[in-house]
Amino acid sequence: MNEATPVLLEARELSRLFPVRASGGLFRARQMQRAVDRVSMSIRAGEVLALVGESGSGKTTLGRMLLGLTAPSEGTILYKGMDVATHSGEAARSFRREVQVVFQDTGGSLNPRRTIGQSVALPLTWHRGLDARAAAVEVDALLEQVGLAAAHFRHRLPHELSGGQRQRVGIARALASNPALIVADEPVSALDVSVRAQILKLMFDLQRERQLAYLFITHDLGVVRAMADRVMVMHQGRVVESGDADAVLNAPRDPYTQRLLAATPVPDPSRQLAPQRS
Ligand SMILES: Nc1ncnc2c1ncn2[C@@H]1O[C@H](COP(=O)(O)OP(=O)(O)OP(=O)(O)O)[C@@H](O)[C@H]1O
Repeated sequence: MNEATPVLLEARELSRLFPVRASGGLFRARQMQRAVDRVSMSIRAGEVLALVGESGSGKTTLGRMLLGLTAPSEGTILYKGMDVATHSGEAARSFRREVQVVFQDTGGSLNPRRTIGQSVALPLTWHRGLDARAAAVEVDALLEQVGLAAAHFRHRLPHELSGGQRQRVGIARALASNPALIVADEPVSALDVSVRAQILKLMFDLQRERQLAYLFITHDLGVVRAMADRVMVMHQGRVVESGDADAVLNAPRDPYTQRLLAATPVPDPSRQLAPQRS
């Protein structure tokens, strides 16, 4: 990864305002909060960018805007140099196909009435135009790639699976579109501690095999140290520090990053989750 690696996704001065919620859930008239406040950033092909910050700092809102799931209030998002607000045709299709998501909530992100095979097949038919027979072959290959025996899992429903197995399905579904970038929003924090390392290892093996870029939203600074090339620290909607992951974790410059690191020691054994990055 270097300056010559093409930029996939870029945000320029991106903001999102929400009405401020008063106690009791009612909105206070005209009072707006900048959940994301003029954030500029970019992700290169094959790069792992970790997005960290305490709860409410705007990480999910930024991730959702980059995915096209939440509309920005201000600013621009470029995918492969094209403005996603105005692109159309093949450029718009390639953005929808190549930028995928893995959610935290493994239960809610899969349709409970669709079999695992059907859920993974959908992007194959939508995005890649495969017919039913070709999609079935590819579904099996994807399930095996994420460590699920296809013959055993393809006809099951989500509720028959464990949280870790469901997250493997979520990853298979994201991979089905042949993505260039996956936005992973706390993908293991809802899982049992015992399966977190397995899912993280799977994600990072796939990242290396497929040269995927990840925007990895996490609270876990151990994961950042083990896996990220770069890290971006958010506080109250703004990016307060960003840079090479080792440099930021070893010598944070911003006082907020220093406090975050002091509050959550970074365990070195997490390096065993994935091969060390060069
Ligand atoms: N749909 C919404 N309507 C109103 N306010 C919202 C909405 N979504 C997010 N917010 C507010 O925007 C701020 C940022 O929230 P966001 O979920 O992006 O933070 P986060 O860093 O991802 O937090 P967490 O780690 O808890 O998920 C919060 O104050 C939140 O209450």
